[in-house]
Amino acid sequence: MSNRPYIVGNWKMNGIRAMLAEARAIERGAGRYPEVQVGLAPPFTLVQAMAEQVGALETGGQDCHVAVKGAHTGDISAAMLADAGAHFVIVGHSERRRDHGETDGLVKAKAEAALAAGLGVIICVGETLEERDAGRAEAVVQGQVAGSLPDLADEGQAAKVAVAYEPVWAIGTGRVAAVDDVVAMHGAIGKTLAGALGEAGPSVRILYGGSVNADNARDLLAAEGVDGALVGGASLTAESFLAIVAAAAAVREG
Ligand SMILES: O=C[C@H](O)COP(=O)(O)O
Repeated sequence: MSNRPYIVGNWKMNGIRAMLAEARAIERGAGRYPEVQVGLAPPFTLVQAMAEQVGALETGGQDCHVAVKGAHTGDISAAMLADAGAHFVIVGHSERRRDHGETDGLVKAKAEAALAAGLGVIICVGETLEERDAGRAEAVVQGQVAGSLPDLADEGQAAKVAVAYEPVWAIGTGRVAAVDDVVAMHGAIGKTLAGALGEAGPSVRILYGGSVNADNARDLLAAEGVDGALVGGASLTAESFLAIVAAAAAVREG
């Protein structure tokens, strides 16, 4: 596992070309923290421009189709993302599982398509509030990880995979998960990864996502088993996102 913290902004369905100025500001600011790996996932319409204009950051897609090409109106393949200059793609975000009925099996196929295209992949998992209240959070998330994890062509591919634990009830709500719960869940995810991948398991990074902001980032990123963060709302401005990048750097420096 790389000990370089991995901070990724997911712009979701936000951002027109004018927002590239914000991305450039993030790039400039992130240059002060080379010890932090920083990525931004804009809407598809901005992927190529961001990859071309903001080359010091990693650019990512927010989804991909399982096929390389074909009759799938409105979809984008992992190969197309790679061709546009992307470095990684997010798959299985809870908003896609919710809005598009994506299953673990589909997410797994998308993750495999991403790796086949040479992209890194961030696989999102997370329980609903009902599942947590029912005491099923760990079982649900471990099942999602086991079902969504790609079959690896070789063990080295594990370093291109990250799992983002994003409790659904913490996304965009301002209600962040308790650090103890994050530690417990990341530990459970780590066990599932070890069971599925053996010695390659620890090479898969585990990120936390859900209402991460400048105020809570340091505590979350310092927590055991947290290798980085997947940030939604707070990634939309350079000021709020760079504060999280700075927190990651401060944690790494100890
Ligand atoms: O992909 C990002 C997550 O859904 C977190 O979003 P949020 O930081 O707005 O809660």
